[in-house]
This record gives sequence, C-alpha cells and structure tokens, in this order.
Amino acid sequence: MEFYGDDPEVDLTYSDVFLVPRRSGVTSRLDVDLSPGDGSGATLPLVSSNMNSVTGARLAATLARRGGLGVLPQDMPLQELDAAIRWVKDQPVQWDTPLVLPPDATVADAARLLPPIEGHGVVVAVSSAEGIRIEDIAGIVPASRLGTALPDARLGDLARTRPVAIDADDVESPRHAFDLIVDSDAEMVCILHHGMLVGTLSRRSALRSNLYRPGVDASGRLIVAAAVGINGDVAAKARALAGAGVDVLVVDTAHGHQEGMLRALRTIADLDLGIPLAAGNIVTAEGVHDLVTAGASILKVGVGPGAMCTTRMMTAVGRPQFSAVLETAEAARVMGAHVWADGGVRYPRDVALALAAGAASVMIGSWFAGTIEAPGLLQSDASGRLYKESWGMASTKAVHERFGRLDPYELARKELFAEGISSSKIYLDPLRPGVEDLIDMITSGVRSSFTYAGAATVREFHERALVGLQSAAGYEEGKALPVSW
Ligand SMILES: NC(=O)C1=CN([C@@H]2O[C@H](COP(=O)(O)OP(=O)(O)OC[C@H]3O[C@@H](n4cnc5c(N)ncnc54)[C@H](OP(=O)(O)O)[C@@H]3O)[C@@H](O)[C@H]2O)C=CC1
Ligand SMILES: Nc1nc2c(ncn2[C@@H]2O[C@H](COP(=O)(O)O)[C@@H](O)[C@H]2O)c(=O)[nH]1
Ligand SMILES: [K+]
Repeated sequence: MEFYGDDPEVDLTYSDVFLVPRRSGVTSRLDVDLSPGDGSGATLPLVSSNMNSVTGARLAATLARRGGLGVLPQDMPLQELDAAIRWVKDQPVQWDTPLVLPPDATVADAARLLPPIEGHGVVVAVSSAEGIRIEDIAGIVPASRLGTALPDARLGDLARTRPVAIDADDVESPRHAFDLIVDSDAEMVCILHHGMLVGTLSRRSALRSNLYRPGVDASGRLIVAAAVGINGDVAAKARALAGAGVDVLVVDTAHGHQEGMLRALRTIADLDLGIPLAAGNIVTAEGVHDLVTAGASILKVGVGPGAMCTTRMMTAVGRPQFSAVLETAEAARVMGAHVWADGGVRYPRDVALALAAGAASVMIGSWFAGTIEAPGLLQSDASGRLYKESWGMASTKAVHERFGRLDPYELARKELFAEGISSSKIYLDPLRPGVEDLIDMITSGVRSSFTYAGAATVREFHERALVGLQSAAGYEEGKALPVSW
C-alpha cells in the first residue's frame, strides 16, 4: 500500500481515508480472487467475531459455505463448543441447512426464526433419530407466508402439499440446480439423497453456489474456528477443540500483548496440533513480534473500534484501526504471519480499506449480529422493525454470564471492569436480512475496489492500493442522499 501524497503524521481510521483509482488490467470484477491466504482454508476475507450474539453454529456453517470463517466464542461451555463444531462439520456443503419445524409448531414460532421474506422457508416435517425421510415431510411454508397467516396457525395446516424434491445425484452443477428449481416453478426445493432430506436449495442459493467457493477442510467439510481465553487449562481445551475438528484456534483476550497471553500461546503451540493459531488483540508491531514468536501465525488486530466496545472511552487505550492494521500487517508480513482486522466495520468500504492496509481477513461482529443466522430469536420493536439483541464480550452482561459460577465476591470484582455495552438492538436490514445477503453486498463492493486498484488477488491489493487522506466533508460527500437537498 502507498499513501497518495505525504505519509500522515497522525493515526487514521477507515473514515479518514479513501482509495484512489488507478490504471487497471483487471477487466472484470469476477476475475478477482478474494482468498485471504492465511492458512485457514477460507476463500473470502471475512471472519465472524467470537461473540455470543454473533457466532453460533448456524452462522458459522452459512458463512463457511460461502467461503468465510466463523469463530465460536470462548464463553460457550466446552460440551456445547464440541457439539457446535461437529454440527458444522456435518452440514451440507452444496446445499443449505434446512430449517425444520414440526407440524404442530405455529406461525409465531417460525416468525421468531425467519422474517416474512422471499427465498427462505420452513420445512415442516417429523424428524426421527435417523433424520428426515421424504414421507415425513408435510411441505415447505415459504417465509413470505408468515407475514399473512394468523400467528397461532399450525405449520402443518399451512403445508398441505408435498414440496418439490430433487435428488442430489440428479444435480449436475449449480446452474443445473437453478434451472431445475425454475422448471418446477418453486422458490425453494428439498434436496434428497437415498430418500432422506439432506438440504434445501433456493434459486438465490443455487446462484451463489456459482459465485462462491466454500471454505472446506482436507476432508471436504465446512471450516470452523473456535476461541479460547488465556486462563484455566488452555491446553486441555485446545486439545479438545482440535479433537472435535476445529480448523483454527483463536486465543483471545482484551489485552493480547500481556504475559498471560504469551504463556497461553506457548502452551498451545507446544501441543503441535497442526492447525493455525490466531491470537490477539494487539495494535502494534511489537505485539506482532511477541505473539508470533510465541506461536501465532494470525494476529487479531484492534483495540477499541468495536461497536459494542467502550475500551477507548473507559481507558483511552486503543488505536485508530486503519493505522493499527497498517503497522501490524507490515510487521506480520515480514515474519510470514497474517492479520485479521477486528472491529469497526460498518460498510463494505471498511473491509476494502482493511485489506488495503494489509489485512488478510476482516473480522465482523455487530453487523452480522443483525441477521437471520445469528444466535437468538427475532424480536420486534414498537414500530414492528425486526432486530436481534447484541452485547459486548466485556460488558457487565457477558462478565455476569462468564463468571456467574464464581463466588459472589469474585463476580463483583470482575464486574468492576466492564468495557462493553450490555444491550444493543441490531436491526435486520429488510433488504439484506441474511448473513449471505451481507456477504453478497460486501464482496461485490470489495471485488470492485480490487479492480479500481488493478489487483486480482488480496496480495496484489496489498501492493497496489493507493490510499489518500480525506476531511470529514470528503467522507460525507461519499454518502448517498436518501432525500433531495
Ligand atoms: N478488541 C477489543 O477492543 C476488546 C475485546 N474484548 C473482548 O472481550 C472478551 C473478554 O476478554 P477479557 O476481558 O480479556 O477477559 P478474559 O477472560 O480473556 O481474561 C482477561 C485476563 O487478562 C487479565 N487482564 C490484565 N489486564 C487486562 C485488561 N486491561 N483488560 C482485561 N483483562 C486484563 C485479567 O485479569 P484481571 O481480571 O484480574 O484484571 C484476566 O486474567 C474477549 O472476547 C475480548 O476479545 C474486551 C475488551 C477490548
Ligand atoms: N472493548 C470491547 N470490545 C469488544 C467487546 N465485545 C466485542 N468486542 C470486540 O469488537 C469486535 C467486533 O466489532 P464490531 O464493530 O464488528 O462489532 C469483536 O471481534 C471484539 O474484538 C466488548 O465488550 N468490549
Ligand atoms: K467503539
């Protein structure tokens, strides 16, 4: 990356900078390869935050299916983490994970999981231990129907006709699948194998299968990461997660450049688990040096930029994120390591700028919290707008959940140090309610950024990005105007 003009004298964040277009030999946005090349197996530079309100198994699987990587949070009990990792590994790679509810579930039950929109639906079926046989499927209730049916109507009564079902063996390619769905005049179909339900597929999913490459492990299963803290028996936890099949371990604490982190990292690195270790959070080249020396190959960078984060206002500690990524990414490159830019991403442009600064991948929390696939049920506010609840991992709420088992004195002591907000409503974008809708939006913006810079790969973008400084008015000028002036 190069600055357009003199190097700045102060640290910068994403809104302070812009990308300058330059002569480009990349003539199509579809020629861009967004693979981060960080050893994680991801094919998109998108990682979801290890936050309880952001990454659960469903979001992780959906993200991996399109090439990103979900990081399950360290606060999940080990048994749940193990089950979540195994669940992701069991999910279909080519098809969507079906959302299944029993016939006696109501419209209100389904509406807590899906907004009334096109392209999604509920498979109404009776599940058994072996799975779901074709004859157990009553039908598909399109999500759009949830907006018009009575809340207490039973799904079994709405799903009266057998759904269109396609045998997995009959699908030659995603394009062929798309044509089969159109020919059957359906929005969404069931995919069967040996008479059992193995997935669903919508027109949009079939299209996406042609645009994205799933992130898979050596056995062709979806990738997933999990976080561990720096306290407790980190070796036992790391071993258990590796045993469950996790693809990247993320050693995570608020102040990553501390002895407790270095100790935990060395312990895990000594286990030689054969998977990349990510560690953070840090914001300096010195931090990169110490964490890489202790065994990390990926650095999680960002102190204070997160939407749920009060660290900067509580402690004055942190660093404007663009400069933090720029310095650490260069230090990581020299040591053969990689950076994930963590926090503060609210627009596709922020992802592009993090990559321009040298990040291999970008970690997103709050933005993904407001999606169908994020953990938690949909809620609606007084005006009927749908949202999910989110909260910081260092908030009083999170600390309470994490240390609730401690004696009251220890818990009270921990609660003194809250550095995050405990409650936030993250509204679903009505036009982009699913995490894949956000992925479409982000990757289309970032593919375009690459062609403006003349870069076909993330590595080329790191080299060719030309970055200028802008005033607050310059930033403001870039925004669209929803009404005339
Ligand atoms: N990216 C960011 O800006 C931030 C992210 N977070 C996220 O919140 C979650 C919880 O992290 P965390 O609070 O570290 O909890 P952890 O459970 O990971 O433990 C933190 C450990 O580090 C010690 N410690 C020393 N100095 C600090 C410090 N300044 N802040 C926090 N702990 C310190 C604590 O001891 P003692 O309690 O005795 O001080 C404790 O032993 C993580 O997911 C983290 O990523 C939290 C804050 C900032
Ligand atoms: N200081 C705090 N940082 C937090 C907290 N919870 C999460 N985080 C960090 O934010 C990012 C996500 O940022 P976002 O802007 O995409 O929401 C996450 O990965 C953590 O590093 C917190 O309570 N305090
Ligand atoms: K913040």
